[in-house]
Amino acid sequence: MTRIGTPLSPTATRVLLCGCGELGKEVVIELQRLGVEVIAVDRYANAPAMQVAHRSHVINMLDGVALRAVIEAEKPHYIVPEIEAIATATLVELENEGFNVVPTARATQLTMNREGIRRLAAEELDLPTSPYHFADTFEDYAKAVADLGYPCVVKPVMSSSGKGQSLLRSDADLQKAWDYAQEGGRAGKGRVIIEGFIDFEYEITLLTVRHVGGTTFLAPVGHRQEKGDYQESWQPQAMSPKALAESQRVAQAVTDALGGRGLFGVELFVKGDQVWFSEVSPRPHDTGLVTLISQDLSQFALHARAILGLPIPVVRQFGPSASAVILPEGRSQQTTFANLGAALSEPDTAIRLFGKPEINGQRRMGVCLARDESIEAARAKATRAAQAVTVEF
Ligand SMILES: Nc1ncnc2c1ncn2[C@@H]1O[C@H](COP(=O)(O)OP(=O)(O)OP(=O)(O)O)[C@@H](O)[C@H]1O
Ligand SMILES: NCC(=O)N[C@@H]1O[C@H](COP(=O)([O-])[O-])[C@@H](O)[C@H]1O
Ligand SMILES: [Mg+2]
Repeated sequence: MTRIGTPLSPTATRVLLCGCGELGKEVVIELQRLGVEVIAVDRYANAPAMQVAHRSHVINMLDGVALRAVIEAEKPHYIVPEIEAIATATLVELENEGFNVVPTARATQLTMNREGIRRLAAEELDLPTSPYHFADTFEDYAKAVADLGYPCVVKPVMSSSGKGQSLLRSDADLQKAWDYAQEGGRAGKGRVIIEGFIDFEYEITLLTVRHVGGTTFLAPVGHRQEKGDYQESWQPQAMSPKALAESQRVAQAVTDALGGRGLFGVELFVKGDQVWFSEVSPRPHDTGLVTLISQDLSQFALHARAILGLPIPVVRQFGPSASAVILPEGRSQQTTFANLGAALSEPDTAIRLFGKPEINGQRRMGVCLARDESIEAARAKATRAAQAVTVEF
């Protein structure tokens, strides 16, 4: 039975968030609404979720000693990872010592590295995935590409949001893609995955909540990616009944294997009735930002409820909805967003500005949200809103 105490008092229910980007910021807001005490941790100061938490710590989250020190000092009731790049071996130790890691320490460990989750899904659970190889050297990588053929995709085993990822079309791309993967991995040089290219019709994120009452699948979120990074998403994505049932089967298998409670983003490629598993986030998903306007309970509210053991009797979907990212490129520590009136001039629109303290190159700084009569109209409206925002550096 869930009890929630008074924040900043001895009865407080404390959540420590590891990673403080835009996704964590919304999770913190939902936890704050429930009277939870939130401690935010990330690698840089004034990260979005820190701005809405009770207090924060800046540490290198890949440093197990530093991570343990913060957790031992704060004694959170729940540790909630928000990004992949965390010393997950330390989370496993802490879980063994009695801490509660969301959804489980093993889930964070398996999904931190593409090899862990891919081998689990394809080799243990026997789920359909793209064909793949792993390589540590240029020679092995070239052999893998020769085996899979063109086009194929290469990614560092540890990266996200498309960092270090390339689509290879011919031998001419071989060296450049290798060099980019070696630069783009979050833990520096290292192993890559080479995947056969899936010529999908569309791709979805099947947001799946494991909660006290069982597993709930949300309406499928369709999305469009560029260079491995999300540009727009929409809900619901129209699917054949067979493709939807197969997607739910795959999502159930993967989330059951990872266990624990929380919201997961299961990434799937679809062609006709055929479905391939791509990867899974054991946490809210960037493409799921659309749920801030498309549902009564967003993916962030659902994550908070699931973590705290609160019931989720129903999720109301409000109809065709979309999100479009504000993804400027520039250099500044005082970015300004203007023309917001124009961006919000149409009915059923909303905006989130993440408040990231710095931009140095291209960075997702906000998102526009819209609802309309059809998916096409909602996508067009969200994109109009995002394009209307002018960014000054
Ligand atoms: N094997 C593949 N075949 C076809 N497209 C692919 C393949 N792998 C990746 N992609 C495309 O690249 C996108 C990003 O890939 P992936 O999700 O593996 O990267 P990521 O860095 O983990 O991104 P994120 O952190 O945003 O989920 C996919 O959503 C898909 O559009
Ligand atoms: N695809 C994963 C994803 O979208 N993660 C989200 O982006 C933040 C990092 O943003 P940054 O790179 O701008 O610091 C993360 O903290 C998380 O909120
Ligand atoms: Mg992905």
